[in-house]
Amino acid sequence: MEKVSTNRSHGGEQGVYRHRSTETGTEMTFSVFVPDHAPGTKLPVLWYLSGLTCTHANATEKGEYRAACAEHGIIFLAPDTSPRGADVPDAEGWDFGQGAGFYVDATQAPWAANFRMRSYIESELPELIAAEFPIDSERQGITGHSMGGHGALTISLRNPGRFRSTSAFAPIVSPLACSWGEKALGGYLGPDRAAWREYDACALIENGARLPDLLVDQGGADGFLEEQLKTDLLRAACDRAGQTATIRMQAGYDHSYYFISTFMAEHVAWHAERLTG
Ligand SMILES: N[C@@H](CCC(=O)N[C@@H](CSC=O)C(=O)NCC(=O)O)C(=O)O
Repeated sequence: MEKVSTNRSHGGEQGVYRHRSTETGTEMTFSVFVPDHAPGTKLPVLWYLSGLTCTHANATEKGEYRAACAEHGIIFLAPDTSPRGADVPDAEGWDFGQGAGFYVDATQAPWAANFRMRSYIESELPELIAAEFPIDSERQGITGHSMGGHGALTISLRNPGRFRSTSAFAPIVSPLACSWGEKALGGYLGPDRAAWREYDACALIENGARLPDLLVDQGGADGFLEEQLKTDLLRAACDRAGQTATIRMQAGYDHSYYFISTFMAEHVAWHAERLTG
């Protein structure tokens, strides 16, 4: 693992790191904020999965999580959203290909060789960060935005007991039911929609997966709400399944990091209640 940069911030160290991924076959970059802590102490970690078009940098520069993470003693990890590079397949448009990995393991050519973001996030990166940072792997939380909210929900639902806390900002709640999801899952996984269900939070809940509880914030003025995000589908799936969830519609907020950063400290505090008790 190579250190790209470190900066002192909010009583901790904000770092950016690069490593060679065996899953994606590419260099991958991620950021980690480590609050000051006593020598030998291990801290809980909050994973933040980003949305379409993002790298690690969007949340790192605009997420405004550091003060809250320093206050609560939580490490904040922001991975990239896909493999990248001249040798990696890409597509026209910003909602598929590089920057749009959708947290799946692709099965279709030409994507299958590199687009293994599910295994990267579920297996490879956890091992790397546990070896390199003072992380207590028994105390992990996960959150994310939009495509990354979809990633946070589905990864947590598929890995019961792994994350003590799960939240999301404006998540895509059902890729089966929106054009972003149909394009991405169709492209990465092929036309058999049954194979998509393990990447659909509503379908996973319908099939019996559960979380201890869940916090979701959604902007009421988000231009993607009606066509892509469809928060009501998650509310209905949780109601039908008896899944405890706090799903808040925040009037006037859009899809941007102005929205995310407004509620970031509340999400960090919510995770801290479940990770540091
Ligand atoms: N590039 C598009 C806008 C794309 C966009 O809004 N991306 C969101 C995530 S959308 C779902 O996953 C995002 O987080 N963008 C990065 C940011 O820093 O805001 C366009 O130009 O319209």
